[in-house]
Amino acid sequence: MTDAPPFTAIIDETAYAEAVQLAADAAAAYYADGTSPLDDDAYDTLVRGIAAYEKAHPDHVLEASPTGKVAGGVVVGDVPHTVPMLSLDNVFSPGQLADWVASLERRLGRAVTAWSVEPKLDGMAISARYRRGRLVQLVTRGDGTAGEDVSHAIGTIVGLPGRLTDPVTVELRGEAMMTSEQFAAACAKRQAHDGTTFANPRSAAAGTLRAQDRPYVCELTFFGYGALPLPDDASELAQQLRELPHSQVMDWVAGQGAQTTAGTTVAGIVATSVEQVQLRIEGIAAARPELPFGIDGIVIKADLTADQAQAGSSSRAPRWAIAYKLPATEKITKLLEVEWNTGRTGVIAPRAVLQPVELDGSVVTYATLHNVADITRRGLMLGDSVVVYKAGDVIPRVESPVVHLRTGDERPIGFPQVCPACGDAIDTSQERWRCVRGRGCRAIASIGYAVGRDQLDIEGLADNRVQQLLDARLIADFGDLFFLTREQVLSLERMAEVSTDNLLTAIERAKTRPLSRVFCALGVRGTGRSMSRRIARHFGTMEAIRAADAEAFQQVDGIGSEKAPVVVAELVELGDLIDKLIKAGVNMVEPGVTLVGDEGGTSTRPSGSGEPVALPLAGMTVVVTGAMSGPLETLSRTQMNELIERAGGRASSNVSAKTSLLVAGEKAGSKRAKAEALGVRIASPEEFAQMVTQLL
Ligand SMILES: NC(=O)c1ccc[n+]([C@@H]2O[C@H](COP(=O)([O-])OP(=O)(O)OC[C@H]3O[C@@H](n4cnc5c(N)ncnc54)[C@H](O)[C@@H]3O)[C@@H](O)[C@H]2O)c1
Ligand SMILES: [Zn+2]
Repeated sequence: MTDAPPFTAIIDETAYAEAVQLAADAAAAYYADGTSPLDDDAYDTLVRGIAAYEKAHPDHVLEASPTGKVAGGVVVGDVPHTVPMLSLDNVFSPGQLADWVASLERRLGRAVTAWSVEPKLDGMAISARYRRGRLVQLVTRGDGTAGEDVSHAIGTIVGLPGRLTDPVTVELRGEAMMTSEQFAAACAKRQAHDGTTFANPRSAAAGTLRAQDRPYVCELTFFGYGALPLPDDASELAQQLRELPHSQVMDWVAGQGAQTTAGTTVAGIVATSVEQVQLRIEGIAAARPELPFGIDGIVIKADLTADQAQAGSSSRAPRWAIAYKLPATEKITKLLEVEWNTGRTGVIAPRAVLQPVELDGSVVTYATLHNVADITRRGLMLGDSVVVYKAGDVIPRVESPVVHLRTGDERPIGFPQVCPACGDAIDTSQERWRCVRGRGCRAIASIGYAVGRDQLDIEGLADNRVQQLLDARLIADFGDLFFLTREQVLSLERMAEVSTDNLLTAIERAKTRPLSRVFCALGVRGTGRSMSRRIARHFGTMEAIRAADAEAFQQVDGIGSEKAPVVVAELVELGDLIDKLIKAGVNMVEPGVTLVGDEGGTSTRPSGSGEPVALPLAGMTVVVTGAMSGPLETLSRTQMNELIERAGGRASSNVSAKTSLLVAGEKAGSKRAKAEALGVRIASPEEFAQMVTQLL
């Protein structure tokens, strides 16, 4: 099985006993107040390891083992549940889900015709008991058969009304959790109280639900996912609740004024086939990053009570429901360093350097820290264990320090005294610190880059000229260059008529550069010359680039899940500048590329006939070295690379086993030797010109 999740390898009985102890301690802390030393991934990996060991050594299973038990067997309570509050079994892939469905249908001896598909809410399970419509008691899940009375929390849970619409006696089951807003408020309260924060919304909810004598009150949110009558209740309503499909019970719950997921983007639905179930799973997973509350999977339930009753339950979980787990979106890692960078607008932003950690499909090494006030609010220190959050295309962020994991070796984070880019003073009057030079701080560098030879190539615009224009406040960014008047330029010192006209002509000419160079001029972080060419060729127009989301950017060769959201965010930030360029009439199209109007609409092909044309270098990685000659003699390296990419190839500067072709001119040195050693095909500039002759 390729989709089996990883587990901790346990080699002997001693290691097994230690693993059981660690899991039990972690679970106890997790359910009590959320202060487990392990993140969920680490815990689950450990428990899977324990289960694997027990399978191989059934005689050695320890009484304290967490396997097969609700809440790992560590939680106790003194309020018995009328019907056990169980956990859920897990699957991790479409294949495992299909296997589970098949086994359930085998057990039933028939196909399941209705599935309820709901988000798996990531909070604390809770039972809310209503008598004649009034909320009288709140009980935690505990060990599944008995829980703890947490009625003191009544009145602090949004979505769990004190009174239902009708005077009914019923038990609502659902999840008590914190929305991101409630979490921020809770952290602020705790910070004000004892200078610490909660690690994440789940543990904050767990701690808050059980906290009895805190001097401050934190608000929680309830989402219901079940309703049951008392076992001996023979009323008509009780009968109905026992017979209605799960989905209709949930409609009834919502009608009684309690909150369900209905109305959210991840509302429960009824699906009639496994394909539909899978589609909804994907839909919920896609919506996850934008949700204002945490989910850690999708719960799939047989909707009809007949199916549920016949399938029954094990001691730990029902057999008619399953949790489809989504990858963890947060992990615990170490905060190693904080870097400070001055952005294009002069804002000085901290960035966390982390011990690399794999999260939601990519390795995270850097994370956003917002600003100084935010660091102070979270009470972060260097060397802290921190919870890092990342889901989908979201830029990773540091959620909070894990205060209970502090060793005493943590050090305060130093804040910069001067602008890290130019050394000038910092304006600290706002939450977002800024260089006193504002946009001007980075202007000289970014304008100098934009007008450089490989970008807009504006001759006669050396750095001292740019500085002059900045000082005279004639420009603030390179977009302003295109709006300069002859009088303005002439008014500068040492600017004669001829040089003025030359400069204005050069600026005018810069408007016709290919999109790849215009894009490159923007200086988007992480996109140099060759990446800009790839982006321009992929999308064809600036309009398409601006319309692309992070997922679309990942279609571009070399852009992964860490870079894509950064590019999108930077482009939004550069919006005004791009608008200015468009207004000035700067070319926004990549020559030789037209957009094909298929769905998704981002694939490109050469213009001309309507049919795609096989490009001469399609699929090839080409390196150029030495002096060009023949028809290519006048081409700069950048122009050579542009030519390669126009011809469908990928330009690279290093020879490796992946190189398809080396174009080697006179005085080719080590690259030629390396290509020979690797058996890479070598062409002279003249031979290469032949290959791409149609594009010259
Ligand atoms: N970090 C740690 O140290 C640690 C320790 C123990 C457990 N855990 C984590 O807790 C999880 C196991 O906990 P669990 O046994 O409570 O199981 P679970 O939370 O994975 O699944 C069962 C629970 O899901 C909840 N749920 C959410 N949405 C639901 C819906 N729509 N319908 C029905 N139920 C829904 C219910 O409360 C139910 O009890 C594991 O994923 C593990 O990572 C972590
Ligand atoms: Zn500065």
